[in-house]
Amino acid sequence: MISIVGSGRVGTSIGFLCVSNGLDDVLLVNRDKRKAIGEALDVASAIPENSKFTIRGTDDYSQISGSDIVVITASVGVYMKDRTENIVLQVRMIKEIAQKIKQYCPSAVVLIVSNPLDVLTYFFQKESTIPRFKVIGIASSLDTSRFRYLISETLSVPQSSISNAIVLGEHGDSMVPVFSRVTVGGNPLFSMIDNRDTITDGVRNYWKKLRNFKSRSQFGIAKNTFDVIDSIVHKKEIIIPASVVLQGEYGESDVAMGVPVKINQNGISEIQKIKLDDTESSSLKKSSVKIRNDIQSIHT
Ligand SMILES: NC(=O)c1ccc[n+]([C@@H]2O[C@H](COP(=O)([O-])OP(=O)(O)OC[C@H]3O[C@@H](n4cnc5c(N)ncnc54)[C@H](O)[C@@H]3O)[C@@H](O)[C@H]2O)c1
Repeated sequence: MISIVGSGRVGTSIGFLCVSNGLDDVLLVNRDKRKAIGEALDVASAIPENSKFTIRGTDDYSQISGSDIVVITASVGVYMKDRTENIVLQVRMIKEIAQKIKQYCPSAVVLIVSNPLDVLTYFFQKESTIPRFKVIGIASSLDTSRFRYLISETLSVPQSSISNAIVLGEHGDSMVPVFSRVTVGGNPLFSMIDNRDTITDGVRNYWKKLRNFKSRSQFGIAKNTFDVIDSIVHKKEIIIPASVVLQGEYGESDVAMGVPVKINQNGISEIQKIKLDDTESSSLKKSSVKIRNDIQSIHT
């Protein structure tokens, strides 16, 4: 069973993809019971005829018992200028949810989607004491999708011609699009652009641009999260950037940030080390400092 805690826009979109692809039973959990039940009733009409799975909604956490995967998309409010705006309330919320998951399904693989992503991944892992490789923050793969899209738009090339695009670090203003490894049609991206600034700004501010036109994003993160759930359920190994509590990898400890990880049915099997140029390495260091400062702001 896949439990999705926080059946708002993002959580329900993930539930819809899981159900319409006949992946597994889905449970929507929301503090607002009517919202959970209503969204489940709506998504239930997308169950394919040949599916053996269903979807239900509840406000009762005990029903997550036995879940193989728990996705956390709960949020106490909307931020306008920065993903850390509601950090105190979001950390309090994630600690409460961590206690519930520890109580009812401590063996589940947990995917954190709520913001501020890296800070919540860190506090969830510490509070729940679930092993760090089973707590995966999903956001850098979304940032990578946006990076690839912007390269494709800038150069007027299909995304299928772009290889090795990846975004690391914070899911926030300090995120690090890695340009040095990207090739387009087999040629280095650097031979086709004047500098990194325009695309970097575009990736970092993508959500702000989107919000000029609609209230909040939902489909990109839903698809990227679904891909991870699908790989776990179908035991297909994938390599994506995702946030994980680090213990020495990339020279960082006691912080969570986006790094390339290999994921199998048990969660993360390996953190991969990739070569970065000097600009990218120093940007990644700055990104980890930013996240650590946010974490410290809660401790103090
Ligand atoms: N990781 C990413 O790349 C990414 C992308 C988009 C959005 N997000 C984040 O995902 C989260 C959800 O976004 P959304 O647009 O779906 O928000 P939303 O407001 O539509 O939904 C959040 C839901 O969580 C519920 N909720 C709050 N506290 C809860 C609790 N303790 N238990 C159960 N349910 C609870 C609310 O009732 C609400 O229905 C936000 O934090 C958002 O910033 C992350």
